[in-house]
Amino acid sequence: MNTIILAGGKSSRMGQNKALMRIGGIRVIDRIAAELGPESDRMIVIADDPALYEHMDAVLLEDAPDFKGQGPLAGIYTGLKEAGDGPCLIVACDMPFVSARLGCELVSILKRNDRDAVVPIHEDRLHPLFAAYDARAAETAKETLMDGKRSVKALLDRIDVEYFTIQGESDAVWNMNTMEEYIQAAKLAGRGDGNDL
Ligand SMILES: Nc1nc2c(ncn2[C@@H]2O[C@H](COP(=O)(O)OP(=O)(O)OP(=O)(O)O)[C@@H](O)[C@H]2O)c(=O)[nH]1
Repeated sequence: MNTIILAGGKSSRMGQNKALMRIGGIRVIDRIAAELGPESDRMIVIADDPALYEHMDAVLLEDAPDFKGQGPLAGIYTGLKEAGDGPCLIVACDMPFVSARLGCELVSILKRNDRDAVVPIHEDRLHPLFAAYDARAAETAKETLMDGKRSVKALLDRIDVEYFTIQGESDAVWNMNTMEEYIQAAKLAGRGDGNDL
């Protein structure tokens, strides 16, 4: 599978680039790459400033020029287009505890049932930024953006999606947007006092 990490956006609630914040001493984006890399044929990072990620074993791209900075859907479109065909795992760069096992499960359902996307649901919330997409959804993502719709939900409304409920407790789709959530993540990672700050 292709793993596509979304690392654009403003991080305005956090006030700094979430991808580069350290949890358990390791930058979040590097944690994600370490977890998902072994399962990935190719890793693609879509960022505003790709130079920040040159240390990674990944294809580094900016959002497609027509949709630059238009939110996660712009990154999804750019990543799926680069992937060309086949299954892709989309992952936001602010998810410190992603699970390769869950990612592989989503991709295997995608392949088995020939869906355009398989999106997890956890505690009644959709998580389309840790989800499997077939690269063929790129065209619909582009049309959605061209129609002026920027929400990922608008894409999901137009493609064949299977929803997968995550049972029980899980940190795999947990993401951090604020400093409070970052402190919580540092604690969850076992540092006790959030002393990565
Ligand atoms: N490639 C790309 N990724 C994006 C863009 N906007 C957000 N993302 C990514 O999408 C994920 C979710 O982003 P959000 O938390 O909704 O937005 P954000 O801009 O990072 O943060 P806020 O400014 O606090 O809303 C993160 O992985 C972001 O890096 C964008 O325009 N392009």
